[in-house]
Amino acid sequence: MARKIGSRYTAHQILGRGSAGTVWLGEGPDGPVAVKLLREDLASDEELVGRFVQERTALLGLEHPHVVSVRDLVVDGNDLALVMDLVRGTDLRTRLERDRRLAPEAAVAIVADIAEGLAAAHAAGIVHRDVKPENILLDMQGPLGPGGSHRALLTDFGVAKLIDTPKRTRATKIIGTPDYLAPEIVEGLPPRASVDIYALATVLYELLAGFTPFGGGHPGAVLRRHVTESVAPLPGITDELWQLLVQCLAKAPASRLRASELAARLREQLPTLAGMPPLDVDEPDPEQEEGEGEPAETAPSASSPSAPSGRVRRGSVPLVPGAKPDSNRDTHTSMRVPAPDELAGGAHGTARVPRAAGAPRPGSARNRSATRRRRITLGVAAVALVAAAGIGTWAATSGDDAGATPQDTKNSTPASP
Ligand SMILES: Nc1ncnc2c1ncn2[C@@H]1O[C@H](COP(=O)(O)OP(=O)(O)OP(=O)(O)O)[C@@H](O)[C@H]1O
Repeated sequence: MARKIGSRYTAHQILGRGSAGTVWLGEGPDGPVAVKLLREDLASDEELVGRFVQERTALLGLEHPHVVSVRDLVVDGNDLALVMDLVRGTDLRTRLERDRRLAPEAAVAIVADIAEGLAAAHAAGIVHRDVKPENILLDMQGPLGPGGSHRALLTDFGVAKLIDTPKRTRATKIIGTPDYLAPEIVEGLPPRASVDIYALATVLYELLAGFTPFGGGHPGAVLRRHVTESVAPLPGITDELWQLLVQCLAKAPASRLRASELAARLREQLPTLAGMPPLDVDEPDPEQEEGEGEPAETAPSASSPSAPSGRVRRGSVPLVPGAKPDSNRDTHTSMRVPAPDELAGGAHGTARVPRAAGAPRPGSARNRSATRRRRITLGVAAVALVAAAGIGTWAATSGDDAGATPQDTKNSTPASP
């Protein structure tokens, strides 16, 4: 069913849904486009509409082969829409769901593309703030790159910033997707270009391993791991690639590479990765996730859509507090910034450690009695830690923030030099 959007565009069919709205395949004066129609409650928010118009220049100005360009912004009655270049292909999350993990050469080529897109954005003073596989599109109509990879483009620039209005969030709240959040954001610092590097390195790890380095379990546990845990080694990865990952996942933002340098270093490594099969690592033991923090089911009602298998997926709540997600994908969270003592307490040793393929699971007969012993110790320790860290107070917020101290943490923070 076709619908008009403004006077210049017609939306024909739904391409997909995210937490902020629905993306349509549309037609404009210059040909096919993708139209992201923001949700009605966002479109009726006067302050957000004001920012939408204010951001026009920055959003429309970014042109790069690895960035999905925003062509137009439409404010028309109840409609608030971003008109974007149409990418004929799929998003990286869908690809990961199909293949679980990618061969290192293809993974590195995709991430190098996105690093180049980020370099252009950062040079223009724009921080993306929500780099994750859902926001990386693969152009399946263009020529193939290294390892048979498709050209990758970063999308959703500016959306996190539009949503992150003083009324909806405040300095003590975090907007983002837990698995990809840099530690400095968890600690309440303003987002700079280096948060995108951290998120992109997390994506690279996920493409190689099939899971993120600090994800799993309750969102509060994920946030604490970002701050306190070091990344667990990936068996089978080259030393050079591992060094790059470690550097870009550094807790100190200043230690991370800049986007242009990351892109160049990744491209340098492509020849040595040619022909290498996907890594043969097993996912960390799910018992480990279940046993820590609070189960994701206990998060507020708007959170944690269930995976088809019935297993609760990575903790996530909608981008907009108080709203139900439009889709069942992992999206964003809005959480209170934890206090330093909460961050210090209890996260050590909860990082999910990948096992080399074939290594015994912690629950195998060989390990069972040791595990049982450890579990008793951990059980006692966990009770103490939960009490000390006040994990219960970490619950994701879903309430109205009206009356909060207005403080704008923009996502177009000038990129740090
Ligand atoms: N420019 C585009 N061209 C083609 N398809 C697109 C384009 N932008 C988005 N899509 C598709 O639309 C779907 C929804 O995208 P959207 O950005 O709304 O959600 P998301 O990024 O998955 O989630 P969220 O917005 O909650 O982070 C995605 O599956 C994506 O594949």
